[in-house]
Amino acid sequence: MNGAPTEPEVVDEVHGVAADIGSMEIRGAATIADTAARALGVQAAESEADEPSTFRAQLRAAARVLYDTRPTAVSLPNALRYVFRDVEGTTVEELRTSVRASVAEFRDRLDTAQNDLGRVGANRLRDGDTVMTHCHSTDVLACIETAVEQGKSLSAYVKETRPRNQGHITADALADIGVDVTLIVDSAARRYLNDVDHVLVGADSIAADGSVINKIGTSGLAVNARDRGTPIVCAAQTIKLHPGTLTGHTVDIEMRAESEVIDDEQAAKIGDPTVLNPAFDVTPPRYVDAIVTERGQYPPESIVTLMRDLFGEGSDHPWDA
Ligand SMILES: O=C(COP(=O)(O)O)[C@H](O)[C@H](O)COP(=O)(O)O
Repeated sequence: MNGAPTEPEVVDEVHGVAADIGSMEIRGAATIADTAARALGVQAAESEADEPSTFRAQLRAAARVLYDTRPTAVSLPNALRYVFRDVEGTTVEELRTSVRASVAEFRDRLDTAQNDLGRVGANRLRDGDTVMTHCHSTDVLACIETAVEQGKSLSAYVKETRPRNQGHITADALADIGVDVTLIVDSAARRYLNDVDHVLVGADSIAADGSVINKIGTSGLAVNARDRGTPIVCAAQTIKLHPGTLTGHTVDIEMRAESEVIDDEQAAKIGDPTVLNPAFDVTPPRYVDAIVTERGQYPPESIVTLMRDLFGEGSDHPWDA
């Protein structure tokens, strides 16, 4: 009698990376993309497949494990798709080599893109400016770091970004490069917007209409910034462009555990209320002044042209094949 079909073998490193992305040990859209691509490379390097078809099935299974971790950051499927695009070969060794090359090229491009984006973003910042940040975005930090390297002196209001306080990571990184940091609670943002020259946020995904999907609280900050007349800029490499939105798909907003908001004991004390913990929100394009990418800065409404150029209608999942 035939047993159940065996699942393609996925190496421990891939499961470990997937668990770390799920628990947010590894977080932030660019870092997730970089780590997921690296994990695919480890899958290829450590695969014990002796048939090309087995190797490919394992690679697809590894990609599925990684893809299923967090739904909102499109950099993750975009990274997986990039690696799959160039996998070629008729032997296991050829396939292994092509995955290695593809992963290396992807990671290299990611680095270069962030540096290029940093230079574009830095051009917007002048000596003596004050910025306000939300969450922790390596793309935003690249802009500020480049401006500091150019000799500009900057100050920052850093929102703590409840519930997980990623603003603390930003505060630490900015203090390290000599930015004068003031940490504020999220609800104090509006009070200080008059003292701010630029609001800088990152993105997990950018939709075809120019909407920015980023850490929860971004949209409220953007509406307040517009009301106060403070420019709001989104720093996002093109890997954050969501090709699925070209064909009408929407971006899933990840809902995270109640325990990130309140522990069981505190919840019991206040009658165990329903707790909702969306990780991201959507900022409509009319509240965003510019999207800064490695290819220059774009008004949000024109980002669709860049998206079509770079991705066509390509939002397939080759790992499902
Ligand atoms: O919203 C977040 C992080 O959310 P989380 O902490 O839930 O992952 C960041 O602004 C974007 O991911 C961009 O980051 P980067 O610019 O580094 O790609």
